[in-house]
Amino acid sequence: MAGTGYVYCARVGKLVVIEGLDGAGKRTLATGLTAALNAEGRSVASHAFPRYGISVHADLVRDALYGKVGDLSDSVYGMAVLYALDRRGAADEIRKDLEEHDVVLLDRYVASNAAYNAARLHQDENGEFVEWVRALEIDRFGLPVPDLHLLLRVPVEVAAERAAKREQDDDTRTRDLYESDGSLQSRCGIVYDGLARTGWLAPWQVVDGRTDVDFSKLLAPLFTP
Ligand SMILES: Nc1ncnc2c1ncn2[C@@H]1O[C@H](COP(=O)(O)OP(=O)(O)OP(=O)(O)O)[C@@H](O)[C@H]1O
Ligand SMILES: Cc1cn([C@H]2C[C@H](O)[C@@H](COP(=O)(O)O)O2)c(=O)[nH]c1=O
Repeated sequence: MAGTGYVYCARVGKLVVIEGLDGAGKRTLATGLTAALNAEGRSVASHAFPRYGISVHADLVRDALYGKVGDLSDSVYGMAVLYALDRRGAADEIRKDLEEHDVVLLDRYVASNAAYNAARLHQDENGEFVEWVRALEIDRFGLPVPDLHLLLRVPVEVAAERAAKREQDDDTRTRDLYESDGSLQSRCGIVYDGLARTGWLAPWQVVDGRTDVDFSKLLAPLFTP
C-alpha cells in the first residue's frame, strides 16, 4: 500500500462514513447509530475528523479556520493537505479497528475534503479537485476505502440554524470560517449531492436529516449475506 508501509489487513468490519454540512447533525446520528448497532450486539469503533487535540495537522486546521495562521486558510490545496495528513496519521488505527470491530464509524472522511474544497474552488463532483483528493488520499496515502457513505442531507438553512443553536448552547463551539459562509455551505451541499449521485469512491445512501432516522434499517444492507 503506497506510502504507509502497511501490507496486510484482515478486514472484517465495515467502514461507514457519515458526511454532511456543518450542523447537519452528524455527531448526533453517529451517537444514535452506535447505540442501535450495540443493541444488535455489533461492536463499533468511532473516529471524527479532523482529530482535534489528537493530531497536530488537525489542530493547525482549527487554528486556520479561526484565522490564526496568517493566510493559510486562503490556500484550498494547503488546507486540503492538512486534513489529508490528519487522516494519513489515523490510517493504521482504522485498519486495526476494521480487524477488531463489526463497524468502524467515521464522522467525516475523505469526501469532506472533496466536497468542501471543490465547493471553495467553485468546481463540481466531476472537477479536477475531487479527482486530486482521491489520488492523494487513496492512491498515494493508501487510506482505507469506505464500504458506505451516509449523506445526512438537510437544507442549508436547517444546518445553519442547528449550528447557530449549538453555538448558543456551547460557547466553545463558535462558528468558524466555513460555518459562517452560507454560500460555501450551499455549494458544498450541491457537491455532496453530486458525489452521492455518482457513487464517488463507494456507495452512498442519502439520509433525510429532517425526520426521525430508522437506525436499524440504515445499515441492514451491509449485513445481509
Ligand atoms: N434531527 C435533529 N433535529 C433537531 N436538532 C438536531 C438534530 N440532530 C442534531 N440536532 C442538533 O443540531 C446541532 C448540531 O448537531 P451535531 O453536532 O450533531 O451536528 P454536526 O453535523 O456533527 O456538526 P459539525 O459538523 O458542525 O460538528 C446540535 O445542537 C444538535 O443537538
Ligand atoms: C474532515 C474535513 C473537514 N473539512 C471541513 C468541514 C468543516 O467545515 C471543517 C471542520 O470540520 P468540523 O466537522 O466542523 O470540525 O472542515 C474539510 O474541508 N476537509 C476535511 O477533510
